[in-house]
Amino acid sequence: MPATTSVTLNTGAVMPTVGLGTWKSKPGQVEHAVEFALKNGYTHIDTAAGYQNETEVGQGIKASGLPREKVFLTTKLDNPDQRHPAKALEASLKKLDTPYLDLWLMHWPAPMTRDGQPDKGHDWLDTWKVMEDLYLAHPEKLKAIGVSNFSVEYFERLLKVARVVPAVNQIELHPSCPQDDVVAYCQNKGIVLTAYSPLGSDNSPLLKNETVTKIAAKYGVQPANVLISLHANKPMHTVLPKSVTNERILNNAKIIDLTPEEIGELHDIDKTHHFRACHPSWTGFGGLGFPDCK
Ligand SMILES: NC(=O)C1=CN([C@@H]2O[C@H](COP(=O)(O)OP(=O)(O)OC[C@H]3O[C@@H](n4cnc5c(N)ncnc54)[C@H](OP(=O)(O)O)[C@@H]3O)[C@@H](O)[C@H]2O)C=CC1
Ligand SMILES: O=C[C@H](O)[C@@H](O)[C@@H](O)[C@H](O)C(=O)O
Repeated sequence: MPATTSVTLNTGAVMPTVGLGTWKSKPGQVEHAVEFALKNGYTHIDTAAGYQNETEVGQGIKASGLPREKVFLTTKLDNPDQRHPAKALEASLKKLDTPYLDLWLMHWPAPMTRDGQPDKGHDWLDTWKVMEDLYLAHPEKLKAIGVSNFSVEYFERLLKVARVVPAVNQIELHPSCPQDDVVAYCQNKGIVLTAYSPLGSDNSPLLKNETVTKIAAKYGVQPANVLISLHANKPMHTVLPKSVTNERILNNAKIIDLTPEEIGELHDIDKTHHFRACHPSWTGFGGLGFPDCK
Protein backbone atom coordinates (compact mmCIF):
# COMPACT_ATOMS: atom_id res chain seq x y z
CA MET A 1 0.00 0.00 0.00
CA PRO A 2 1.51 3.39 -0.96
CA ALA A 3 2.03 5.92 1.84
CA THR A 4 -0.98 8.13 2.58
CA THR A 5 -1.09 11.92 2.46
CA SER A 6 -4.33 12.16 4.45
CA VAL A 7 -6.81 10.06 6.41
CA THR A 8 -10.56 10.42 6.91
CA LEU A 9 -11.86 10.76 10.46
CA ASN A 10 -15.08 9.18 11.76
CA THR A 11 -16.63 12.68 11.38
CA GLY A 12 -15.96 12.59 7.61
CA ALA A 13 -13.30 15.32 7.91
CA VAL A 14 -9.94 14.90 6.22
CA MET A 15 -6.81 15.02 8.38
CA PRO A 16 -3.42 15.47 6.68
CA THR A 17 -1.06 12.62 7.50
CA VAL A 18 1.98 14.69 8.50
CA GLY A 19 1.59 17.47 11.06
CA LEU A 20 4.15 19.75 12.67
CA GLY A 21 4.67 18.97 16.39
CA THR A 22 5.28 21.89 18.76
CA TRP A 23 6.00 20.40 22.22
CA LYS A 24 9.00 22.28 23.70
CA SER A 25 8.97 24.66 20.69
CA LYS A 26 9.58 27.94 22.46
CA PRO A 27 7.75 31.21 22.00
CA GLY A 28 10.14 33.17 19.78
CA GLN A 29 10.87 30.07 17.67
CA VAL A 30 7.52 28.40 17.22
CA GLU A 31 5.87 31.31 15.33
CA HIS A 32 8.55 30.98 12.69
CA ALA A 33 8.44 27.16 12.62
CA VAL A 34 4.66 27.18 12.07
CA GLU A 35 4.82 29.96 9.46
CA PHE A 36 7.70 28.24 7.64
CA ALA A 37 5.99 24.84 7.69
CA LEU A 38 2.70 26.22 6.37
CA LYS A 39 4.49 28.17 3.64
CA ASN A 40 6.26 24.97 2.59
CA GLY A 41 3.49 22.45 2.19
CA TYR A 42 2.41 21.47 5.72
CA THR A 43 -1.31 21.86 6.41
CA HIS A 44 -1.50 20.30 9.90
CA ILE A 45 -0.27 21.75 13.21
CA ASP A 46 -0.36 20.08 16.65
CA THR A 47 -0.17 22.07 19.87
CA ALA A 48 -1.56 21.86 23.42
CA ALA A 49 -2.59 24.28 26.15
CA GLY A 50 0.12 22.64 28.24
CA TYR A 51 2.85 23.66 25.77
CA GLN A 52 2.23 27.31 26.65
CA ASN A 53 2.75 28.36 23.06
CA GLU A 54 -0.79 28.56 21.65
CA THR A 55 -0.58 32.34 21.20
CA GLU A 56 2.59 32.02 19.12
CA VAL A 57 1.22 29.06 17.15
CA GLY A 58 -1.79 31.24 16.28
CA GLN A 59 0.55 34.04 15.20
CA GLY A 60 2.49 31.62 12.98
CA ILE A 61 -0.71 30.48 11.28
CA LYS A 62 -1.71 34.11 10.62
CA ALA A 63 1.78 35.00 9.35
CA SER A 64 1.70 32.10 6.86
CA GLY A 65 -1.13 33.81 4.99
CA LEU A 66 -2.97 30.49 4.62
CA PRO A 67 -6.71 30.80 5.10
CA ARG A 68 -7.83 29.15 8.35
CA GLU A 69 -9.80 26.45 6.52
CA LYS A 70 -6.62 25.23 4.78
CA VAL A 71 -5.02 24.33 8.14
CA PHE A 72 -5.88 21.31 10.31
CA LEU A 73 -5.32 22.58 13.85
CA THR A 74 -5.23 20.38 16.96
CA THR A 75 -4.91 21.47 20.56
CA LYS A 76 -5.40 19.63 23.85
CA LEU A 77 -7.21 20.07 27.14
CA ASP A 78 -4.54 20.34 29.80
CA ASN A 79 -4.67 17.95 32.77
CA PRO A 80 -5.21 20.73 35.36
CA ASP A 81 -8.20 21.98 33.31
CA GLN A 82 -10.23 18.76 33.49
CA ARG A 83 -12.66 20.26 36.01
CA HIS A 84 -13.55 23.17 33.68
CA PRO A 85 -13.26 22.17 30.01
CA ALA A 86 -15.60 24.91 28.71
CA LYS A 87 -13.43 27.66 30.16
CA ALA A 88 -10.27 25.95 28.89
CA LEU A 89 -11.73 25.64 25.37
CA GLU A 90 -12.49 29.37 25.26
CA ALA A 91 -8.96 30.15 26.46
CA SER A 92 -7.40 27.97 23.73
CA LEU A 93 -9.60 29.50 21.00
CA LYS A 94 -8.66 32.98 22.19
CA LYS A 95 -4.93 32.28 22.36
CA LEU A 96 -4.90 30.55 18.98
CA ASP A 97 -7.02 33.44 17.66
CA THR A 98 -9.33 31.07 15.83
CA PRO A 99 -13.11 30.54 15.84
CA TYR A 100 -12.75 26.75 15.83
CA LEU A 101 -10.50 23.73 16.34
CA ASP A 102 -10.27 20.87 13.86
CA LEU A 103 -9.51 18.53 16.75
CA TRP A 104 -9.57 18.93 20.53
CA LEU A 105 -7.99 16.14 22.57
CA MET A 106 -8.05 15.18 26.22
CA HIS A 107 -4.28 15.34 26.71
CA TRP A 108 -4.05 12.54 29.29
CA PRO A 109 -6.74 10.54 31.15
CA ALA A 110 -5.21 12.06 34.25
CA PRO A 111 -6.81 15.03 36.01
CA MET A 112 -4.16 17.00 37.87
CA THR A 113 -3.93 19.99 40.15
CA ARG A 114 -2.12 23.20 39.20
CA ASP A 115 0.80 22.17 41.40
CA GLY A 116 1.36 18.95 39.44
CA GLN A 117 -0.34 16.44 41.74
CA PRO A 118 -2.88 13.81 40.60
CA ASP A 119 -6.43 15.11 41.22
CA LYS A 120 -7.89 11.86 42.48
CA GLY A 121 -11.24 13.47 43.36
CA HIS A 122 -12.12 13.98 39.69
CA ASP A 123 -12.87 11.29 37.09
CA TRP A 124 -11.56 11.76 33.53
CA LEU A 125 -14.78 10.12 32.29
CA ASP A 126 -16.72 13.12 33.59
CA THR A 127 -14.34 15.35 31.64
CA TRP A 128 -15.07 13.39 28.47
CA LYS A 129 -18.82 13.84 29.05
CA VAL A 130 -18.34 17.62 29.14
CA MET A 131 -16.14 17.49 26.01
CA GLU A 132 -18.96 15.58 24.29
CA ASP A 133 -21.54 18.17 25.44
CA LEU A 134 -19.37 20.98 24.05
CA TYR A 135 -18.85 19.16 20.74
CA LEU A 136 -22.56 18.38 20.33
CA ALA A 137 -23.66 21.89 21.32
CA HIS A 138 -20.97 23.82 19.43
CA PRO A 139 -20.15 22.26 16.06
CA GLU A 140 -19.03 25.74 14.98
CA LYS A 141 -16.24 25.61 17.58
CA LEU A 142 -15.28 21.93 17.58
CA LYS A 143 -15.03 19.93 14.35
CA ALA A 144 -13.87 16.77 16.18
CA ILE A 145 -12.94 15.57 19.65
CA GLY A 146 -10.56 12.83 20.63
CA VAL A 147 -8.18 11.50 23.23
CA SER A 148 -4.48 11.11 23.80
CA ASN A 149 -2.49 8.61 25.81
CA PHE A 150 -5.40 6.14 25.99
CA SER A 151 -4.65 2.42 26.44
CA VAL A 152 -7.03 -0.45 25.52
CA GLU A 153 -8.01 -0.71 29.19
CA TYR A 154 -9.02 2.96 29.33
CA PHE A 155 -10.89 2.75 25.98
CA GLU A 156 -12.95 -0.16 27.27
CA ARG A 157 -14.21 2.02 30.10
CA LEU A 158 -14.75 5.02 27.80
CA LEU A 159 -16.57 3.27 24.96
CA LYS A 160 -19.10 1.64 27.32
CA VAL A 161 -20.71 5.02 27.87
CA ALA A 162 -19.40 7.34 25.15
CA ARG A 163 -21.99 9.20 23.06
CA VAL A 164 -19.22 10.33 20.72
CA VAL A 165 -16.53 7.85 19.68
CA PRO A 166 -13.20 9.73 19.78
CA ALA A 167 -12.01 10.62 16.28
CA VAL A 168 -8.35 10.18 17.22
CA ASN A 169 -6.07 8.61 19.82
CA GLN A 170 -2.72 10.44 19.91
CA ILE A 171 -0.09 8.17 21.45
CA GLU A 172 3.64 7.57 21.49
CA LEU A 173 4.49 5.47 18.42
CA HIS A 174 7.91 4.67 16.96
CA PRO A 175 9.94 1.50 16.39
CA SER A 176 10.90 1.32 20.08
CA CYS A 177 7.25 1.78 21.17
CA PRO A 178 4.96 0.15 18.58
CA GLN A 179 1.99 -0.46 20.93
CA ASP A 180 0.43 -3.10 18.67
CA ASP A 181 -2.47 -3.79 21.05
CA VAL A 182 -3.93 -0.28 21.19
CA VAL A 183 -3.16 0.33 17.50
CA ALA A 184 -5.19 -2.74 16.46
CA TYR A 185 -7.98 -1.80 18.91
CA CYS A 186 -8.30 1.74 17.49
CA GLN A 187 -8.15 0.58 13.87
CA ASN A 188 -10.95 -1.88 14.64
CA LYS A 189 -13.12 0.90 16.13
CA GLY A 190 -12.46 3.40 13.32
CA ILE A 191 -10.33 5.65 15.56
CA VAL A 192 -7.37 7.28 13.77
CA LEU A 193 -3.96 6.93 15.43
CA THR A 194 -1.64 9.92 15.66
CA ALA A 195 1.98 9.00 16.31
CA TYR A 196 3.71 11.34 18.75
CA SER A 197 7.47 11.44 19.33
CA PRO A 198 7.87 9.58 15.99
CA LEU A 199 11.64 10.19 16.00
CA GLY A 200 11.88 9.06 19.64
CA SER A 201 11.85 12.73 20.82
CA ASP A 202 15.02 14.70 21.67
CA ASN A 203 18.45 13.03 21.24
CA SER A 204 16.83 9.83 20.04
CA PRO A 205 18.92 6.68 19.62
CA LEU A 206 16.58 5.69 16.76
CA LEU A 207 18.26 8.23 14.46
CA LYS A 208 21.45 6.13 14.73
CA ASN A 209 19.81 2.70 14.81
CA GLU A 210 21.42 0.45 12.21
CA THR A 211 18.14 -0.86 10.77
CA VAL A 212 16.88 2.70 10.37
CA THR A 213 20.12 3.99 8.82
CA LYS A 214 20.32 0.99 6.47
CA ILE A 215 16.81 1.65 5.10
CA ALA A 216 17.54 5.40 4.90
CA ALA A 217 20.69 4.72 2.86
CA LYS A 218 18.76 2.45 0.47
CA TYR A 219 16.32 5.27 -0.36
CA GLY A 220 18.84 8.12 -0.10
CA VAL A 221 16.91 9.86 2.70
CA GLN A 222 17.62 10.79 6.33
CA PRO A 223 16.83 8.38 9.19
CA ALA A 224 14.04 10.80 10.23
CA ASN A 225 12.27 10.22 6.90
CA VAL A 226 12.19 6.47 7.51
CA LEU A 227 10.79 6.95 11.05
CA ILE A 228 8.12 9.40 9.88
CA SER A 229 7.22 7.39 6.77
CA LEU A 230 6.67 4.26 8.88
CA HIS A 231 3.33 5.70 10.04
CA ALA A 232 2.31 7.09 6.65
CA ASN A 233 2.66 3.51 5.36
CA LYS A 234 -0.02 2.24 7.76
CA PRO A 235 -3.78 2.57 7.45
CA MET A 236 -5.49 5.17 9.66
CA HIS A 237 -2.27 6.75 10.93
CA THR A 238 -1.07 10.34 11.12
CA VAL A 239 2.29 11.50 12.46
CA LEU A 240 3.73 14.57 14.19
CA PRO A 241 7.45 15.24 13.70
CA LYS A 242 8.53 18.30 15.68
CA SER A 243 11.26 20.68 14.60
CA VAL A 244 12.10 24.35 14.90
CA THR A 245 14.89 24.00 12.30
CA ASN A 246 14.02 25.08 8.74
CA GLU A 247 15.94 22.39 6.90
CA ARG A 248 14.52 19.64 9.11
CA ILE A 249 10.97 20.97 8.74
CA LEU A 250 11.42 20.80 4.96
CA ASN A 251 13.10 17.40 5.08
CA ASN A 252 10.56 15.78 7.40
CA ALA A 253 7.72 16.33 4.94
CA LYS A 254 9.31 13.92 2.47
CA ILE A 255 7.50 10.57 2.76
CA ILE A 256 8.72 7.36 1.15
CA ASP A 257 6.98 4.05 0.44
CA LEU A 258 8.35 1.19 2.57
CA THR A 259 8.04 -2.53 1.83
CA PRO A 260 6.19 -4.84 4.26
CA GLU A 261 9.60 -6.45 5.04
CA GLU A 262 11.08 -3.06 5.99
CA ILE A 263 8.08 -2.28 8.19
CA GLY A 264 8.60 -5.68 9.87
CA GLU A 265 12.31 -5.00 10.40
CA LEU A 266 11.52 -1.61 11.97
CA HIS A 267 9.01 -3.27 14.31
CA ASP A 268 11.61 -5.80 15.41
CA ILE A 269 13.69 -2.97 16.93
CA ASP A 270 11.31 -2.93 19.91
CA LYS A 271 12.27 -6.50 20.85
CA THR A 272 15.72 -5.35 21.94
CA HIS A 273 15.46 -1.56 22.27
CA HIS A 274 12.14 -0.67 23.91
CA PHE A 275 11.72 2.82 25.38
CA ARG A 276 9.16 5.55 25.94
CA ALA A 277 9.94 9.27 25.68
CA CYS A 278 6.81 10.13 27.75
CA HIS A 279 6.22 7.65 30.56
CA PRO A 280 2.62 7.91 31.86
CA SER A 281 3.76 7.66 35.47
CA TRP A 282 4.69 11.38 35.44
CA THR A 283 0.95 12.07 35.96
CA GLY A 284 0.85 10.27 39.32
CA PHE A 285 -1.66 7.70 37.96
CA GLY A 286 0.82 4.88 37.33
CA GLY A 287 0.95 3.15 33.95
CA LEU A 288 -2.55 4.20 32.75
CA GLY A 289 -3.27 0.64 31.61
CA PHE A 290 -0.40 0.37 29.12
CA PRO A 291 0.96 -3.21 29.25
CA ASP A 292 4.62 -2.10 29.07
CA CYS A 293 4.13 0.35 31.97
CA LYS A 294 3.02 -2.07 34.70
N1 LIG B 1 -0.05 13.87 23.28
C1 LIG B 1 1.08 13.83 23.96
O1 LIG B 1 1.11 13.52 25.16
C2 LIG B 1 2.35 14.13 23.27
C3 LIG B 1 2.32 14.75 22.04
N2 LIG B 1 3.48 15.05 21.38
C4 LIG B 1 3.36 15.73 20.05
O2 LIG B 1 4.20 15.04 19.11
C5 LIG B 1 5.19 15.93 18.64
C6 LIG B 1 6.49 15.21 18.31
O3 LIG B 1 7.04 14.60 19.44
P1 LIG B 1 8.39 15.12 20.15
O4 LIG B 1 8.45 14.48 21.48
O5 LIG B 1 8.44 16.58 20.03
O6 LIG B 1 9.57 14.46 19.34
P2 LIG B 1 10.02 14.06 17.86
O7 LIG B 1 10.09 12.58 17.83
O8 LIG B 1 9.25 14.78 16.82
O9 LIG B 1 11.51 14.61 17.88
C7 LIG B 1 11.80 15.96 17.99
C8 LIG B 1 13.30 16.13 18.15
O10 LIG B 1 13.98 15.66 16.97
C9 LIG B 1 14.71 16.73 16.38
N3 LIG B 1 14.55 16.57 14.91
C10 LIG B 1 13.51 16.93 14.15
N4 LIG B 1 13.71 16.59 12.87
C11 LIG B 1 14.93 16.00 12.80
C12 LIG B 1 15.69 15.46 11.75
N5 LIG B 1 15.25 15.45 10.49
N6 LIG B 1 16.91 14.92 12.06
C13 LIG B 1 17.36 14.93 13.32
N7 LIG B 1 16.68 15.44 14.38
C14 LIG B 1 15.47 15.97 14.11
C15 LIG B 1 14.10 18.01 16.94
O11 LIG B 1 15.07 19.05 16.99
P3 LIG B 1 14.83 20.58 16.51
O12 LIG B 1 13.45 20.98 16.86
O13 LIG B 1 15.86 21.31 17.31
O14 LIG B 1 15.10 20.61 15.03
C16 LIG B 1 13.72 17.56 18.35
O15 LIG B 1 14.85 17.57 19.20
C17 LIG B 1 5.31 16.96 19.77
O16 LIG B 1 6.04 18.10 19.39
C18 LIG B 1 3.87 17.17 20.11
O17 LIG B 1 3.26 18.00 19.16
C19 LIG B 1 4.69 14.66 21.90
C20 LIG B 1 4.77 14.06 23.13
C21 LIG B 1 3.60 13.76 23.91
O1 LIG C 1 2.50 16.37 24.94
C1 LIG C 1 3.50 16.29 25.62
C2 LIG C 1 3.58 15.46 26.82
O2 LIG C 1 2.36 14.86 27.07
C3 LIG C 1 3.98 16.28 28.01
O3 LIG C 1 3.06 17.32 28.20
C4 LIG C 1 4.05 15.42 29.23
O4 LIG C 1 4.72 14.26 28.95
C5 LIG C 1 4.61 16.15 30.42
O5 LIG C 1 4.69 17.47 30.27
C6 LIG C 1 5.94 15.65 30.90
O6 LIG C 1 6.63 16.44 31.49
O7 LIG C 1 6.26 14.49 30.74
